[in-house]
Amino acid sequence: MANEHNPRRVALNTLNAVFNDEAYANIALDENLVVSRLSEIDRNLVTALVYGTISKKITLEWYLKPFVKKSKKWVKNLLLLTIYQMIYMDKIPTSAAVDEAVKLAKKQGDPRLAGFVNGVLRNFSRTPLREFDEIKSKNERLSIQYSMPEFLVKKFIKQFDFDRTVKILESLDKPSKASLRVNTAVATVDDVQMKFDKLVKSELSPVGLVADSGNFAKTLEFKSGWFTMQDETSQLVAPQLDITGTEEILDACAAPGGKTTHIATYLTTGHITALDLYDHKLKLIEQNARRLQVADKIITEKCDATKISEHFTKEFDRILVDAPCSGIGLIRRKPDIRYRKESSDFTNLQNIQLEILDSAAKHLTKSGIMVYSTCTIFDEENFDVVEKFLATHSDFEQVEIAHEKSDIITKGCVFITPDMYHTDGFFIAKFKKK
Ligand SMILES: C[S@@+](CC[C@H](N)C(=O)[O-])C[C@H]1O[C@@H](n2cnc3c(N)ncnc32)[C@H](O)[C@@H]1O
Repeated sequence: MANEHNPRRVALNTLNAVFNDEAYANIALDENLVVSRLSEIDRNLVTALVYGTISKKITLEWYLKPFVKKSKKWVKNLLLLTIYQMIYMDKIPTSAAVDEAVKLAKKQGDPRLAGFVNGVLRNFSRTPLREFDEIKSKNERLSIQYSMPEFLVKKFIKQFDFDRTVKILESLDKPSKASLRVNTAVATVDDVQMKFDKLVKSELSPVGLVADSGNFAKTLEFKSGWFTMQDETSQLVAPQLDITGTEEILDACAAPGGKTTHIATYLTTGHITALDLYDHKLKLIEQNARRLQVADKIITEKCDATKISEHFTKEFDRILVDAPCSGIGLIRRKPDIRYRKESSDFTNLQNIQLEILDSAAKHLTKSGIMVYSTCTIFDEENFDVVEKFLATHSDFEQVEIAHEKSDIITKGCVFITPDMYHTDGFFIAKFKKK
């Protein structure tokens, strides 16, 4: 709604878009904030309300269930938003949360609905919170406690066992760190660290700096290209390409250009060709390349990476396939991902990942290096893809990756789950053409 100045209404509009119309949370939030007239403090409140309510959706529905039999979708979203504040936001008094909800309901619908919202919330506030212990099934309890669809809980347990699953879910439930990659084309790690007291060096990436929180993308240094926001795990990809500086490199799935712009910092006379499916996404790569002052090294091309031969005849010295994936490793930062998945998605994604690798493999020079990466932690999209690719490409061999933190290496690949270093979940495999 244009010119909205009530943060809870902006939050509710965003939740309606995400829960009722399957909008992506980050996009819906941006769209609703852009047309609002909110102060910085209120914008932060909206962000906390939206991300908090989404990340606890299944838990909140379980808390609400005994109090509501049936309701309109927007009324249910308003109730979830409000009980989120009552349960998890200590600084907001219950009475304020309830009053705001009733006011919103009055403005939004008919007055009887405001009465209904008032009744449900007063009743809820007078009743002690249910305990998770009352849920008998272990899987269901994890699903409700950590707001994770039960089929995903089962999938975690099948791959990681029960105790490790709990660790991963607990870790996903905590806020993410702010993570920066220093752009060595413009600044040094020390330059950036000296500007911001709260940054400490990453344990995983030599060009990474991290803080518990902070909006570094708003700073002058960010705008001047000193650094970019990138998870520590993603920063481990470019070094695996063994770049000397003169190579011609293909980044097959490049937008928004986090890894393309990192790769570019290693190049002297070489270039990187960055592909993606969509024009608006190629523009993001170009914008980032300009901000980070590496645009002269990067050529963008709209191209379906499953059909590279239809666009190019040439070969590349290095290829990165940072494949489209289920993104399960990103749940902490993109909490809505978990509600979008179905079992069949994982197999479909594996087929696309193998198709892209196969298409890219034809364009790698002899002795060239190809790196495959995903931001997911499920085997179907990681180790199984590596195995299937090698089984059908006898002209390729796996190159074992080494890292001083040996716990992030499994079967010669980087494999990091979110509980290990409080990063995204991530996977990297490295191949060489014989
Ligand atoms: C994991 S993201 C890439 C992130 C990027 N490498 C970075 O570091 O910023 C995957 C990208 O692949 C693109 N994509 C999906 N299918 C593709 C295809 N068939 N060909 C080319 N790009 C594709 C998506 O649009 C998305 O931008």
